[in-house]
Amino acid sequence: MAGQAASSQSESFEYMLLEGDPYHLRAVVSTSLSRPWIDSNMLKLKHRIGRGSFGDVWIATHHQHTDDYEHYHEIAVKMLYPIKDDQIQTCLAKFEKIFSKCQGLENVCFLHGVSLQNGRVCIAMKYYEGSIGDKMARQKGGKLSLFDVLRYSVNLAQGVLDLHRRGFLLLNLKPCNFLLDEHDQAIIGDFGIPLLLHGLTLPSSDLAQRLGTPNYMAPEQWEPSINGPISLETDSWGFGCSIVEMLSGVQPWRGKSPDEIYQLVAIKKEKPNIPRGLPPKVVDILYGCFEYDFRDRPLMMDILRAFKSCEGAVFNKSDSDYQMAGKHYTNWSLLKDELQIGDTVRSRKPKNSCKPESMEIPEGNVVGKEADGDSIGFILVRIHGFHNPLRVHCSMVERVTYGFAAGDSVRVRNEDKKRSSVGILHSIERDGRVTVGFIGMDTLWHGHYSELQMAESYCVGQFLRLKASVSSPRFEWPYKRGSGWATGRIAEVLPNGCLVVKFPGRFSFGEASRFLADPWEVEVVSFKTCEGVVKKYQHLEDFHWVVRPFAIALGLFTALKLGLFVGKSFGKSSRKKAEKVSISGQAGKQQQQDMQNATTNPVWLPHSVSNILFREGAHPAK
Ligand SMILES: Nc1ncnc2c1ncn2[C@@H]1O[C@H](COP(=O)(O)OP(=O)(O)OP(=O)(O)O)[C@@H](O)[C@H]1O
Repeated sequence: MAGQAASSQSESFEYMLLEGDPYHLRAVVSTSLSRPWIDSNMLKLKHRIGRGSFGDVWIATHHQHTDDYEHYHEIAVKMLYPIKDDQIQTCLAKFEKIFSKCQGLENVCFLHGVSLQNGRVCIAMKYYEGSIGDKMARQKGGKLSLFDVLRYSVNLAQGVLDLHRRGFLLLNLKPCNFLLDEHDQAIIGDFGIPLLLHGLTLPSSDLAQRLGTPNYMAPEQWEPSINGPISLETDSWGFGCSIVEMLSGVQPWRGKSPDEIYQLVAIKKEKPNIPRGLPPKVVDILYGCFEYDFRDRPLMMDILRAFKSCEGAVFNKSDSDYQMAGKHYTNWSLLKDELQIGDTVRSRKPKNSCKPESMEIPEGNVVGKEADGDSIGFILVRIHGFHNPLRVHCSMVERVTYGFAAGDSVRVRNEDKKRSSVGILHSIERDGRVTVGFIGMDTLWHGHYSELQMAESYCVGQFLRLKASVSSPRFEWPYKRGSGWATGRIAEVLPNGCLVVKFPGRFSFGEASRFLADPWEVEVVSFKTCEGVVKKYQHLEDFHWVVRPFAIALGLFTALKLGLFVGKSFGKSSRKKAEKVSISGQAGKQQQQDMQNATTNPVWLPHSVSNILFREGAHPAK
């Protein structure tokens, strides 16, 4: 970089990196004030007001001037932790996108721009009165009233929804990032920072790996390329955590280390506790926010709708202390696709199932809809061969567009080594646009249906082994005693198609029994298709680790029984023979004695085994 100037070709955000400042970085700006760059000389950091996981927050003064105008105003500056020099440009380019897209949003922190101070990226934003986190810290018990929580939730859900509509995931929703303006309205602050840093090589590997704040992170946010992808509903989990904290004053997983939280949330599938005494719609939403599979969570629009419907309602203690026992919660995954007249539909496949339970509607066309307020209603489906259209509930059917339905296993024609070749279709628009979750991708893949083809589906309970052609699988796979890959059973199919496999044929506890598999690298094994008795027996062994010891015990027992049977028959025939033969003299008596010994203690049985058998009363009849 020495002596050279590198300039960005970006039209709306032009800066050059020059040698000269302490980090060989100095931006020369050729922009108007509406552009995001702020000359570092125009920014004076005053004092630090906070320290978070991605950087420090400072109060600063921003000096703005033109020929006839000069103004100093107070702003807040988020100074990110150091990132590598060669990554700064990428980071700034990403910020520019965020900046250009989030202008004019009411419930979103106002951004002034971006600058560099001592080689560190500084995001300049409006200075607000404080955060909801600060307000909670001042309250008795550290919690807010239900009235305030409902009111703030509407502001916040609106802010998140606006950002989602502009294509941003926030990934770091928490009370400390909810700012309060002069009208006591809640504002989304600090948004987009995890994504700003995502994919950059950061000096701190801990920071690089973390795509949020552990206590508020959804299961798929931990290692999204394996447990993911992260999606809009990932923010629903963080939103739910924040609501729970505001209501209870207790941070989810308080006092636990990131590793412990990972174990609880991503592996053990535990959920934050939902406080009692909430309006049923809020409880329903919160339960939904903590669904392990993000496809089952509500979208921000659903959350906004639920909080809006409760906002302003006055709840006294007895009215609000709802008994939730026996309550059926909304299955949000069924509400995500609003059917239209003309859509092709078929009976909905149960999730992670290879075959539909019943194919009442193999395929039909929606010819009518019955509105049912906010909730899903009935539709009329015309099916070939039926005179009258069939009236079915929307939740019973799934839309099929260009032959694909959400949840199908699909393959992309153009392969990419980084991701698996097989994934799960998450959405298909009527114009053919699709999103697919793949192992190896942190976010959903966006493409067109013409790039896809159907792939084999896997379902829970199927037995699998690695394909013979796979020598180095993506994930560790155990060996079978003797040789070759072990056979495992699918315990779960993740939203990106990743298979969680257990090995019931291996004796192991807890985590050691859980493995992952790329669907592209495995093949199904079944009792029917195993050729030969040995293979069939091996398949039985894969069912449970106890099959082998049981088979050994059974074999031993059979051998003993057989031994006894042969021994008995031999004894009987010997005695018969002995009776027939006239025995005379000492030599004859000795011979008879030897024969009797042979029946009571057969030489072909090991001594210890025959002892056990005789002790247990299986002594051959004399
Ligand atoms: N624009 C702002 N105006 C006023 N105060 C702010 C602003 N942004 C942040 N703060 C304050 O700074 C504190 C620390 O913020 P920061 O975002 O660094 O911490 P954090 O949210 O815990 O961490 P992080 O977002 O990095 O995970 C917040 O609690 C908030 O009170």
